[in-house]
Amino acid sequence: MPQIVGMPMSFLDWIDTYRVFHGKKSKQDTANATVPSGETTPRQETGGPDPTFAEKAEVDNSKIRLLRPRIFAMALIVSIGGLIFGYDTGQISGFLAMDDFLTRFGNEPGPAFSNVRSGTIVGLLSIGTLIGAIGSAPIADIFGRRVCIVTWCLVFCVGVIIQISTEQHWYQLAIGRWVAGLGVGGLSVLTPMYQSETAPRQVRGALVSCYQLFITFGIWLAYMINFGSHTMAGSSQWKLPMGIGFIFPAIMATGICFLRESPRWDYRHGKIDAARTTIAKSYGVSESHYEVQREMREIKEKFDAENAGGGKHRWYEAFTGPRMAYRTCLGVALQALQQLTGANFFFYYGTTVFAGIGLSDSFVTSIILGTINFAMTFPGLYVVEHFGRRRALIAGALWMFMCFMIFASIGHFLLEEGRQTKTAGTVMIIFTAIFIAGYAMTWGPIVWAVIGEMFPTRYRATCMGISSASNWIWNFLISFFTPFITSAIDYRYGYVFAACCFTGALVVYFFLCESSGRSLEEIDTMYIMHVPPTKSTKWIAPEGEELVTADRLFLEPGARNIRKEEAAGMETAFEREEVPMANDRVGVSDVSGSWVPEASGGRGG
Ligand SMILES: OC[C@H]1O[C@](O)(CO)[C@@H](O)[C@@H]1O
Repeated sequence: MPQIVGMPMSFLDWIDTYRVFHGKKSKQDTANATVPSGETTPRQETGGPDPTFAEKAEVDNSKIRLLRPRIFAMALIVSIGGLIFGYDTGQISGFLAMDDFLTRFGNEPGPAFSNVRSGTIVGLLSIGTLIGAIGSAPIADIFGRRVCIVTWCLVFCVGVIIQISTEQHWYQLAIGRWVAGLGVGGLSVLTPMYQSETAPRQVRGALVSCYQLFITFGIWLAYMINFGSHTMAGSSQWKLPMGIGFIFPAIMATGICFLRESPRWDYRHGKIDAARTTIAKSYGVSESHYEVQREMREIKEKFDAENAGGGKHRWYEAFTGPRMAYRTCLGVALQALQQLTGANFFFYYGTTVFAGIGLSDSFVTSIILGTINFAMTFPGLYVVEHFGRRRALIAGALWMFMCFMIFASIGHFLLEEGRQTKTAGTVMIIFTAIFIAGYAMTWGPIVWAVIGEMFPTRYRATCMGISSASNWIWNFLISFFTPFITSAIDYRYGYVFAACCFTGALVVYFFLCESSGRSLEEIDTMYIMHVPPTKSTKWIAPEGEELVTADRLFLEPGARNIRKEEAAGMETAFEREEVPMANDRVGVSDVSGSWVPEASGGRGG
């Protein structure tokens, strides 16, 4: 990534320099020991730097402070990708209930929309996002994360311009949403990818979860703005909220120019010094700090392993690599199930659903739901770390199952049959609120978190792209078919979502390994070694070098065969081995060779 013209030093770099000159950093922070890249790195698990290494190279072992402007800037600026996504999701449900919007674009008496037209207008965004998500990973690998983020922001703006410049043509609106969707989809992969590649590992989970937090904030903001504008005269009702949509990509595209390129991308493109500097700045330490050395070594090892395996690793290895078919299918299933929980039934059609229940101002109801969604995502950031992914997802799914069963039963048996309309409506809204709280604390953020954790680095971009595409496909299917389905089976539609929530609990119980508190390498090992998901929480990982990870395996192209690195070094001959078909006994693999651990405690059983 070339330096931005006229900006040799970013604003944040400047702050760091200022802090050093003004004595705001410890002596150790600014220690200047020179350590060649890729040299032995002290292991963090041992609680500090390797003594020999420290003696030799004066490794900086100063305390890392994570609550610094750079981290906040990264959380705020990059998460705007989520805000753009949420804002677009939230605003459309309000538009569909605005008089002026209905008069101009509606095609049924009322004025109203036919199911096909409303489904197309709502759903085309998701088709765009699907294409954007799939296309973004390879493009980001070629041009870099920052350039792509700026480009997807521009694409989104073009989409908004197409929409805002029509006053009569509904298809122009739909096409504009499709183009804007390309941008949203691209950012939906780029945002978590940039964050997870650049953030210090201690705050990586929280930073990636900020993505979902900003999605919910975007939905809430759109509801508030719709509420303020829906009584305005003429097209300002919907053009104002639509126009406000320009502000976020503008901030994001400008802000990202002040951040540095992802160190992983820099390293892969030969900018090793830049990568080291970025990591040091992310951690807020000197380049000789043991964390920086450790990360540089890990990046190097993985990069060397990829190249030593005999060439480029193709996208289909996301299915043929070690335990990759299982993981990719699981990622696809989890993202599909995240949509099939039915949350977007409320976020896309909430205003319409509650108008149907007979609420005088359905915009207010939407604001309440949007507020619950946003507010409850904060405890969600706690839940994900403290209760573990599996427990939270299973409990959340059962919770949402219960809510939808009640929502559907009351809606169908009381509301549709004209009995107790007022009470029935109130109870349905309460259960919708309880449902959204459950979703916001569990499936909303946690699915993005587990998707970012369960794939080895080598395949992460591809697998995240494929999984996110599944999220968008189901997002589209639900948004497009909801009007048809509700007109055919009314509130019994809720039973379909209830069944999917229950399936979600089963899928997590039987297939997802617990990743909370584990390093990415340990998670990878659990899958490769077939640790039974039900026992994964208590599984004890083999130590250090013993840890089998897909990234350490020297895979041949196609990833069907594995070569093992000889102890002497990378350049020596490779020994050919079978793909490890580890058995179910934890810590034991049937692959011969010293790199496979013996049963280590074997608690997983
Ligand atoms: O918070 C609700 C929102 O979260 C998502 O599921 C993404 O994680 C969106 O599809 C939905 O609109």
